[in-house]
Amino acid sequence: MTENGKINTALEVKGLSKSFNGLKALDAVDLKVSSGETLVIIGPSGSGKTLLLKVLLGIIPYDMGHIFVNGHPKEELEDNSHNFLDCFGMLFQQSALFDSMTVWENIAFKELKKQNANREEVKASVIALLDQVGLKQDVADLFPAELSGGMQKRVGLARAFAGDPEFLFLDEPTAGLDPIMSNSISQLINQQAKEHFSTSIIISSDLDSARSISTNIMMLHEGKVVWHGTTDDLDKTKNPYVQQFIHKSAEGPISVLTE
Ligand SMILES: Nc1ncnc2c1ncn2[C@@H]1O[C@H](COP(=O)(O)OP(=O)(O)OP(=O)(O)O)[C@@H](O)[C@H]1O
Repeated sequence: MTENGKINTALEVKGLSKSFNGLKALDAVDLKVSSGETLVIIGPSGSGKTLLLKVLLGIIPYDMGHIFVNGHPKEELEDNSHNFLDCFGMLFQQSALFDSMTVWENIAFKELKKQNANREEVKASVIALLDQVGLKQDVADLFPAELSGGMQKRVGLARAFAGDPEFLFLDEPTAGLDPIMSNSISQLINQQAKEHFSTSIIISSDLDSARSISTNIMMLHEGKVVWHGTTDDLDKTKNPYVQQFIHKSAEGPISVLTE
């Protein structure tokens, strides 16, 4: 928020494109997320949702377009900052925890990479985070393989929340969870975004979860933004892509791939 009360655009993307072997996986994507706001991205499998996050993070280079962070070209900020990735907290699909590290080492991964990190102090801060995501202290010394899928998701979230990053990118945070667990994770995400004013992009194929996380929704199909609106609009729109997606129908512009 600016001094005159206006909401700043924290993240803006213009005409972002990326091809693999001549096929456009991202096609002139435009989006804007204001400071402290959350954008939920929905879309069928292979529509470019994860790729978009990876390109925004700089894990995969893009071919064309512009990414602005707080009004500045992202590349400019990277030149001036030691590690731009420190501004981001990320939850990858399937939580992507490191098998050989304990829960607390996974969560503190970024902190422990710093020179002169005090392991005892870092561990104490992780214990507080575990509590925040609804996990008991004694989980800290377990390994990921010893946890249920829901617990792994919470550990992944704690890792994304660690250090209260300015930007949060979460890829399918509720996928594969039962409805109660899914609801609880959605609430945690809301709480984090509100308390720490994180600007968030969240990928979700689970529409119930998408609705409970944000009112701001965007749909991708074959790398293009085919719809953008609020949760209220989602129920009213006649957009054929949205209609097919919410009604889980085989009929419509989204082709159901068969081998
Ligand atoms: N590193 C890569 N090399 C080649 N092709 C890629 C790469 N990353 C993504 N793609 C292609 O880009 C397209 C979009 O993939 P992406 O993983 O973003 O889909 P998605 O919408 O996240 O799907 P899902 O919901 O199934 O995870 C796919 O056709 C995929 O094969």
